[in-house]
Amino acid sequence: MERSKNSEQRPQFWQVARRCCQLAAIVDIAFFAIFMALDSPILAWVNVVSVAMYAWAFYAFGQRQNGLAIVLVWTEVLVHSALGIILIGWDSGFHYYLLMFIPALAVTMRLGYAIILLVLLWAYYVGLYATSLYFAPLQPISAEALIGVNVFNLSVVFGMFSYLGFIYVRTVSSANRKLNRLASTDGLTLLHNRRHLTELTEAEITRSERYEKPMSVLLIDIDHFKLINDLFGHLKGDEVLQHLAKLIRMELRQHDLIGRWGGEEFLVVLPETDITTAEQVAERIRAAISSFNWSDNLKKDMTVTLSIGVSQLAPNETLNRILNRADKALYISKSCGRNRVTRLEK
Ligand SMILES: Nc1nc2c(ncn2[C@@H]2O[C@H](COP(=O)(O)OP(=O)(O)OP(=O)(O)O)[C@@H](O)[C@H]2O)c(=O)[nH]1
Repeated sequence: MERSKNSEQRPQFWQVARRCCQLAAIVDIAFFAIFMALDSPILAWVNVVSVAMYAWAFYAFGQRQNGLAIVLVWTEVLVHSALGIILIGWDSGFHYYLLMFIPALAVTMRLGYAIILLVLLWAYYVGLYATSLYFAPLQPISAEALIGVNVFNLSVVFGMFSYLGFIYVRTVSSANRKLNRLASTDGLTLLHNRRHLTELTEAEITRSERYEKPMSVLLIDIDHFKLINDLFGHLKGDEVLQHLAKLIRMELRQHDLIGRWGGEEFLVVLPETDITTAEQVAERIRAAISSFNWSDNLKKDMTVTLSIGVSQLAPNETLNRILNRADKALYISKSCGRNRVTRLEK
């Protein structure tokens, strides 16, 4: 069977398929015992073959021979359901297992192939039903036993659908969480990215206005970062950014916000902090970075310093306004010789 790109990109899908083989083999072992007890040896031995096929498919999934495994599973289900119906009749409920292919096809195949296979599956299903209308079962079992087999099959398919449903929901929500994390995180430093930090800061501004608490921001820029890149290479530059992110984070409180604001620029948001305290925090960060032993950590003899602009949110002020002031303060730090902190009040 042709595999789609989609399913190849989803190893989780194959793990679930592999686990389903395990469950199906257990069910077939139970069926072996049931049909032996019902004195239907042919169906009992069919289940032994089924267990062998599922074991093979399980092994093939483990070896990443997914195509072979899928062929084995399809063959088993198609033949087993047909044999069950031919031998003991439609009311045995062996046809329920064919329904399991509907979600499997929808998840793994491209739309065009899925539609063709679904139509073929439907034709097979209806064909089996029609056959059962015209031919009596070859090895009928008692009416009570037939009801028992039907309820057993119904319960297994019910259980498998529920299992697949839960797995599907879990997979989708974990993929969503991952996407959200990716969409809000800077890939290099793993800090909030600019878009996400903007949202968080807007919320912080609203909170600080509502509770009439101070809030300050630090705009942090690496000094002569271009030179660092030029002297040590872009990759070392990246490592500096990653280290800086961790070092700055270490100087902050749990609920302070930090994000990568631009290439070599970071924004720190300090809730419930006035400008004097914010200036002290900025000074602590500046000192920590300039005294950090970069040579030990990056195996390069370099110095890294920061220029920082500090501002405090004024009443009814927007994010842009407070950032503008922090940016002006940063500019003053740069033009006064860098490696310094400047605060700018309204
Ligand atoms: N390695 C690395 N470099 C980056 C990244 N983003 C931006 N840069 C570099 O950061 C440098 C910023 O240079 P400039 O804006 O001239 O500033 P500067 O050299 O830090 O000088 P001053 O800010 O005036 O002290 C540029 O060379 C960018 O290529 C990044 O993700 N990784």
